[in-house]
Amino acid sequence: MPLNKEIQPGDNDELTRERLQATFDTQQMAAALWGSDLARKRRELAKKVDKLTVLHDSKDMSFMTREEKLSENARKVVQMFAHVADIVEDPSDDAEMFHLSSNAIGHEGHPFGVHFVMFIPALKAQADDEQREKWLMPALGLQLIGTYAQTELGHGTNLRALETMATFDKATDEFVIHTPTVTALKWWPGSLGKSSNHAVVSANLIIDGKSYGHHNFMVQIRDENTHKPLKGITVGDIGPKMAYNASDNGFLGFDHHRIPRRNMLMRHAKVDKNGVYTKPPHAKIGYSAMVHVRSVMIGHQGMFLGSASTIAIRYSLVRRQGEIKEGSGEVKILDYQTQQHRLFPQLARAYVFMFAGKEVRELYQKVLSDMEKGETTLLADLHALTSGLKSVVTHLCVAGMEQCRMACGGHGYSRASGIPEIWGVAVGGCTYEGENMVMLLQLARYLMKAVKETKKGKSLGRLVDYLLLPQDRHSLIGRVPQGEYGPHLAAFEHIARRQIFKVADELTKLQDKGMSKEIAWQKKAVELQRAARLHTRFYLAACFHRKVQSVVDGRIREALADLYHLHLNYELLDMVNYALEDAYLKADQVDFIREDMYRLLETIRPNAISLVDAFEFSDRELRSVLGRRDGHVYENLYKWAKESELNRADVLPYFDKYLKPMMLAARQRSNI
Ligand SMILES: CCCCCCCC/C=C\CCCCC/C=C/C(=O)SCCNC(=O)CCNC(=O)[C@H](O)C(C)(C)COP(=O)(O)OP(=O)(O)OC[C@H]1O[C@@H](n2cnc3c(N)ncnc32)[C@H](O)[C@@H]1OP(=O)(O)O
Ligand SMILES: Cc1cc2nc3c(=O)[nH]c(=O)nc-3n(C[C@H](O)[C@H](O)[C@H](O)COP(=O)(O)OP(=O)(O)OC[C@H]3O[C@@H](n4cnc5c(N)ncnc54)[C@H](O)[C@@H]3O)c2cc1C
Repeated sequence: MPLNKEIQPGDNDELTRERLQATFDTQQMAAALWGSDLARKRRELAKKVDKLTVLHDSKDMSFMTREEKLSENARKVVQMFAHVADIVEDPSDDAEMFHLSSNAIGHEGHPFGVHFVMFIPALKAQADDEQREKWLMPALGLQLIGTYAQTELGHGTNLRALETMATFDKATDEFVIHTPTVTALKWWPGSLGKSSNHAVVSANLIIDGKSYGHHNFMVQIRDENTHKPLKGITVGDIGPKMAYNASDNGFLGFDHHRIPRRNMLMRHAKVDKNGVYTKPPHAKIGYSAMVHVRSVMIGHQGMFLGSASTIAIRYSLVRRQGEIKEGSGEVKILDYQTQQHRLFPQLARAYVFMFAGKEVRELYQKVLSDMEKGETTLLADLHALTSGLKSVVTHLCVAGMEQCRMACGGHGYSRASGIPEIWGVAVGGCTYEGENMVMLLQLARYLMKAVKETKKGKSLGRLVDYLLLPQDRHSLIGRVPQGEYGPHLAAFEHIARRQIFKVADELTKLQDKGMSKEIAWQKKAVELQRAARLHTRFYLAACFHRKVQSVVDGRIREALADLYHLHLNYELLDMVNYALEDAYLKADQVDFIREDMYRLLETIRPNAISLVDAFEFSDRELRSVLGRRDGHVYENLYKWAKESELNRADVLPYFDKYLKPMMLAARQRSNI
């Protein structure tokens, strides 16, 4: 069977020649990335969206105002739901729906932006059966639009300091929702400003003057017909953001707004009509919607980095600049070692983030079904894992995307490249769902507990089993036959374990000297978040290893293994100081890693285009002139620029209003 190499009539010849060099079948690689069923569904879906013109952008969003963007994406999302049954096989499959949304709508946001990722997951996990019937069904059926209103103007991280109040009024069997100060205004919730009519609101539960901490409440905020805010509710948009401007992130205030008692989400925590409170089986079960999003973000961030890599690598095969050998003609910029070193490690990261995203979703599903039965043992493990992954992956993604942007030279800075928007959306991920540093410290808490267990000869969980293993003094990198990468993975494990134990010992020493646990934690916070990062980077490398091992097809396994080995080398060099501190690695071993990395850049080079083709991002989804599949970049850049609103007339009014009078006056002065 011939290998599938994604060649189509009308393609740029340069790209066709590149594609013909591939050592593997891109559709099979797509199956390794997405799973074969989803890869097939994605392909079919993209073709269907191509044919449905109502789902196409009416013009490039870069040339729209915010209001036009909101309106355009509201139009498309409605059309998307109207045609959903003809396009997707299973509308309850989040991955398929995300792909549809990427193709039709893009990543700038839309009125249902938080409805599906937080509002519905919060209802699924926290509403009891009767409440599910009342809100979940209508929410799934698009009879209402919901958001998740937790963050306030004054507090986002420290949830215990949230100020919004939900005071139980026994006499009327109602909660009174109130915003006591300006800092208590809800601030940031997506699609709140102008689109949503319902919100899951986090508020402090107060019964008979006693506070039980924050809980989630269903609040209708706008009239379902007029869409006007209900009495006692103030709501609006918080203004433009770095990116994601088709989303109306909003503010929300309550003036003694009353809701029925049964509007508190009561699957786990409960309040009866006499004001008797029942505790949930786990104190943090009400945080499940956040854990859900963190778990989803890993794969999505991988897709963002995959998109940027696709754009930069395809463009680097079209762009020629400078000569390597004088007189032999200008080379494709991807032939420069520096360009490969800039881009291929980002491509490898995109792959592993997508693999990790899949693993973590599987764990989330398991924890969710356990929670349904009141079983919460794995919740802490999942929280620790998602906190670390969310932070490390978003951080590396935006650093990687910035490399992709710079690798495209000047054109990367143009919105025509498509990178600025996806970068802007991805960088939001460093902040939303828990600020990265804060979440790393959450994982560090878990790791410090794990050390305590390890010292008793036990393991806190599967993810920290490696802490029980003895430390090797020296690495075997470069001391085993060429092509064996076990020692590389062992090095990730070594530096994570060493940093975790080192900081745990330092904390103990400070406490032994009489320092309180909290102050000792502050003194070592930077070292603690380092431990969390190293643990997570080890998890990612091990996940890549598991994936390569699981692939049956030899050609796919070989191409993936090249990326995996590049990942090991590149990431180890990025963290090499940790391995040098205790002389685990020697200078010659670092040189060995570098040389092997350069060798791998050359090995990967002929497969580069097919490795990005394998993501199977459609042109519609990429929204990038530079990353076009057919490679016809220059003529389309010119066409795109002509669409700029500034080109609607040769002379714009500001010239006559400001510049012309100034120049006339200057000329007159010089004539005097
Ligand atoms: C949206 C999908 C993404 C895909 C992208 C696709 C493209 C679309 C692009 C953009 C979409 C944008 C959408 C964005 C939507 C964003 C929404 C939000 O941001 S919602 C708000 C999120 N807010 C936060 O994340 C707040 C962060 N803060 C916290 O989580 C907590 O305050 C805390 C820092 C964890 C501390 O909590 P708390 O004060 O309650 O803790 P303590 O009482 O000190 O207890 C700590 C112990 O509790 C354990 N813990 C904490 N959380 C959990 C949990 N979730 N599960 C289990 N256990 C938990 C913690 O481990 C401590 O345990 P011990 O050590 O004491 O045993
Ligand atoms: C695009 C976007 C979409 C969002 N969507 C929603 C939404 O739909 N619903 C919603 O409720 N919220 C939403 N948010 C809000 C988001 O969840 C919060 O902004 C986020 O959790 C961070 O909280 P903060 O803004 O209070 O940051 P802060 O906590 O004020 O962070 C500022 C700095 O303080 C540091 N810091 C804070 N606490 C600690 C600590 N304990 N230890 C060490 N350092 C600390 C942080 O590391 C950071 O450097 C969204 C935000 C964005 C950007």
